[in-house]
Parts: sequence; structure tokens; C-alpha cells
Amino acid sequence: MSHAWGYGPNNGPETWEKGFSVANGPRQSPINIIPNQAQYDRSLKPLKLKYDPSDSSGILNNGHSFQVDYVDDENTSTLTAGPISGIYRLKQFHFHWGASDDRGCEHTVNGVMFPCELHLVHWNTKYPSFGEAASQPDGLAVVGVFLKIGSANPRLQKVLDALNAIKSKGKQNIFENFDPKTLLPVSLDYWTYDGSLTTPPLLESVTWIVLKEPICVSPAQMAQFRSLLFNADGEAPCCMVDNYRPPQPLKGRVVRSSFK
Ligand SMILES: COc1ccc([C@H]2OC(=S)NC2=O)c(OC)c1
Ligand SMILES: [Zn+2]
Repeated sequence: MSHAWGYGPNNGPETWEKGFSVANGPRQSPINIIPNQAQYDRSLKPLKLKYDPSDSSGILNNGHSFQVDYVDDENTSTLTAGPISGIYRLKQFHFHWGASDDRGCEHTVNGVMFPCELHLVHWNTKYPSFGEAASQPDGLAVVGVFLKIGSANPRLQKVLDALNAIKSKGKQNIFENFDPKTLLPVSLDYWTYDGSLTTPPLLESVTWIVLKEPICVSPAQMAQFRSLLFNADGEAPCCMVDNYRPPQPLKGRVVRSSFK
């Protein structure tokens, strides 16, 4: 019986190609971003993010990360402009983080790793659902935000305090009235490139929008991320850490920047 995919020595990113051949595809994510090699594109528009806090519905430990889910039946929480055309709806946001502060993000910048990376996942409303969109080359748009060690970030606290109730895989709770815009940095300058989901099925359907400016997180707050478990209740405890895929080959792709 094949192991389900994960981040351990026997089922981690280096093994995913066994079940998902697209792991070696032409537009895999994440990547190492080299700012000096990014091409400034003056046609790139500023991002337009319009989120309705009342769309937030729940928080779930999915066994790989935790996610905050949004009701996506209408165009009330959307991403438009930037590098995309049309209207993309917010589906969920989640994070990737390390066992220590020297690693944990997925994208890197000049090879530098951050302790954590936030992903806000949106789907193109030209398709009927997230599932349909996820199989299309222009189906998804993910905004990536780096977290760097600094002072405690009060805007993270409501999310982090909710983790106590979803410690193990499969646990979920109501999580209402949360505005993900509060998690964004002041500057919305970004890099953009064509990529993929960073976990199986690694679908090559993501327009990546990685913000240049990180937000802050304190060491104590990082400890709260690391208090989660990969396992379900009753299984051997395994700390949820290092749930990140390392950078993948660029394979000729161009990274564009919205800023000089
Ligand atoms: C809403 O459904 C999602 C969201 C994210 C992923 C992964 O891709 C990226 S990006 N981060 C991940 O953890 C996903 O993979 C199947 C499905
Ligand atoms: Zn992610």
C-alpha cells in the first residue's frame, strides 16, 4: 500500500513524483526568486483585493497545514487586476512553516528562507468551481506572503489562538468574521510567474503573486504554529513542522515584477 504523501523521510517532496509525475513538469512551484533577474513589467496592474470578513466560515487541521475556509458562492471576496484578468474568488488561506526560524517558507528570495509563508488561494470564476478551475492553466491565483521574525503580529493572533482547538488532523472549528486583508503588508508590490500547487496533485494551474514585503511574526507566535500535529487523535504524535516543498527548477520561466 503506498504511503499517503506528506513531509516525512518516506513520503516527502522527493517521493511525490512516484504518484504525481507532474512533479517534474515545466511549471512547478515554489521557485527561488532572484530579484535582479526578474523583469519589471509596467503593464502589470496593482492588485485589487476585496474581502468580506463575513465570508470566513471555519478553520481546519487538514493533516498538512491548517486552513481558514471562505464561503465562495458569490463575488464578495475577490482578487482582480494585478497580473490576472477576470475575477478570482478567495477559497481559503493557509501557511507553511519550519521546525526552526531558519526555514519553513516555500518560495525563497536569492536563496534566503523565511520561517513561514502565507498562501491566499483564489479560483477563476470563468470556471464553475474551485475543483474545475484547479485543472486549468489559468484556474488559480495564489498570493504568497513571507513572514519574518520580529515583534509579535497582533493581526495573526486571532488565527493562532484558534489553533488550540484543532491540534490534530481532521479537527475543525467555526472561524467567523476574519478579514484576511489584515494579514497583508503595507506594500502590495509583487513578483509573478506561472506555477503550480505546492502539494499533490501539484496541478500546474496557479498564477503566483508573491509579495515583496514580508509581515512580522514573533518567536512565541511561531511556537503556536509548531504546536499543531500532522496526526489524527489516537495516532503517534508528530509535530506539524517543515510542511514546505523546496524550490523547483525554473525551466525557462520568466519572473516579472510589478515594481522597479
Ligand atoms: C484549496 O485547496 C488547496 C490549497 C492549496 C494547496 C497547496 O498548493 C498550495 S499553493 N499550497 C498548498 O498547500 C492545495 O493543494 C492540493 C489545495
Ligand atoms: Zn500553500
